[in-house]
Amino acid sequence: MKTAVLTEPHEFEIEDRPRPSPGPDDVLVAVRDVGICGSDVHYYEHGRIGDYVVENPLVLGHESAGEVVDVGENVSRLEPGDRVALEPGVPCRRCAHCKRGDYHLCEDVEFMATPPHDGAFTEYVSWPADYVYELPENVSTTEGALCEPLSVGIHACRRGDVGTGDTVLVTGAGPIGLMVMEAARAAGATDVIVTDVVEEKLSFAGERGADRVVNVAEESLEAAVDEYTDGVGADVVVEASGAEPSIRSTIDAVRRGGTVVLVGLADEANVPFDVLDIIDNELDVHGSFRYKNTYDAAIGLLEDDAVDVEGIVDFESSLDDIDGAFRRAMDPSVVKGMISFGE
Ligand SMILES: NC(=O)c1ccc[n+]([C@@H]2O[C@H](COP(=O)([O-])OP(=O)(O)OC[C@H]3O[C@@H](n4cnc5c(N)ncnc54)[C@H](O)[C@@H]3O)[C@@H](O)[C@H]2O)c1
Ligand SMILES: C[C@@H](O)[C@H](N)C(=O)O
Repeated sequence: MKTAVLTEPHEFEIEDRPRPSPGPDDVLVAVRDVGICGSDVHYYEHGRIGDYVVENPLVLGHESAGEVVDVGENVSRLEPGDRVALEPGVPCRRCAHCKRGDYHLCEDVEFMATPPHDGAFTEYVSWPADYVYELPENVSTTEGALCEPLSVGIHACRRGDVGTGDTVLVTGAGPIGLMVMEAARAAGATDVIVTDVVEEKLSFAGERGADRVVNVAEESLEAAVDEYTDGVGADVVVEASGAEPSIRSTIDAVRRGGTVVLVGLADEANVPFDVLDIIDNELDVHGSFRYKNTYDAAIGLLEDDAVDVEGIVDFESSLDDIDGAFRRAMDPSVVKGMISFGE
C-alpha cells in the first residue's frame, strides 16, 4: 500500500508498505480522506513538537475516515462496506485516568501521528474497532475526517459549559477556533465573537456566522467585547490561537464569574496572569486537552446538519502530491487542506 512517510523535516517519501491484517478486535479501513492538521505541518517543518521528536520515519495524519474492508474475528458491530471515522487516540484502558473515564488523559495513549505512532497518510489502516465510528448515509468521509477537529471544539465547549443564550468569545479563527464556534452554536450560544490577526481569517469567520469579528492587531479586544456585551464581558472565552498576548487577554474579556478555556498551545509556557483578577472575579480557568466521548456527538451533529465542517476545506490533494499540499497548508490564509484518496 502507498504510504507517505516523513523522513526528515520538509521531506516526504512515498513508500510501498505491506497492507496490515486486522487483529481480532480491529477493523481494516481503506482510507478515503485525511485532514492536514497544524500539528502535522509543525512536524513537517520542525521535526518536533516540544518533547515529541520525530526520531524515526513517521506517517503523519490523524484526522481520518474511510471504508471498512475487513474485520477481525471478534468484531460484530462493523462490516466491510461501512463508511467510518477513526478516533486517533487509543488509550491503555487500565490506568487510573482511563478507569476514571478520562481516557483522553491516559499517559500511554497511542495517538496517530504523534511519535512514535504512525498516522493515516496511507492507503490502509488497521484500527481497534472500539475507536471506529460508522457514518450515516448523509455524512461524507470528508466530514468523518473532520470529526477530529470538531471533537476538539466540542470538548472545549463542554469544558466551558457553554449553554443556551451564552456569549462566547473565540480567540483565533484557525480550524480549531472555527470548530469551537460551530460547537458553541450547537450548544446554544447565541452570540459568538471571533478574533484573529489575519484579515482573511476574520472575513471567513464572519461569512460563517460570527456575530462580531475583532482584528486584535488593530482594535482593542477589551473595548470591542465591552461594547458588544454592554460592559459585562463574555460568558465563556475559548482561547484557540496559542498566541501569548491572546492567552493573556482572555481574563480581561470574560465576565465576572465567567469561564476561560485554554485550548491553544502556547510556544511560551510561562504566560503571566493576574491571579487577583481570577480570584476577585471568581473565574473558572480550564485547560482543554484533545477530547473524550465526542465522536458520537460529532457524527450526530453532522447527521442533523447542526454544524458545518466541510465549508472550512480550502483544497484537496492526492497522496502523491502530499509535499505540495503541506507547502500550501503553510499559507496563513489557508484554513484546512485535505488529502483525498478518491472512492
Ligand atoms: N488543546 C488541544 O487539545 C488542542 C488540539 C488541537 C489544536 N490545539 C492548538 O490550538 C491552537 C489552534 O489550532 P489551529 O489548528 O486552529 O491553529 P492555526 O494556527 O491554524 O490557527 C490559529 C489562529 O490564531 C490566529 N492568531 C495568531 N495570533 C493571534 C492573536 N494574537 N489573537 C488572535 N488570533 C491570533 C492565527 O492567525 C490563526 O488564524 C494551536 O495552538 C494548536 O496547537 C490544541
Ligand atoms: C488533538 C489533536 O488534534 C492535536 N493535534 C494533538 O495532537 O493533540
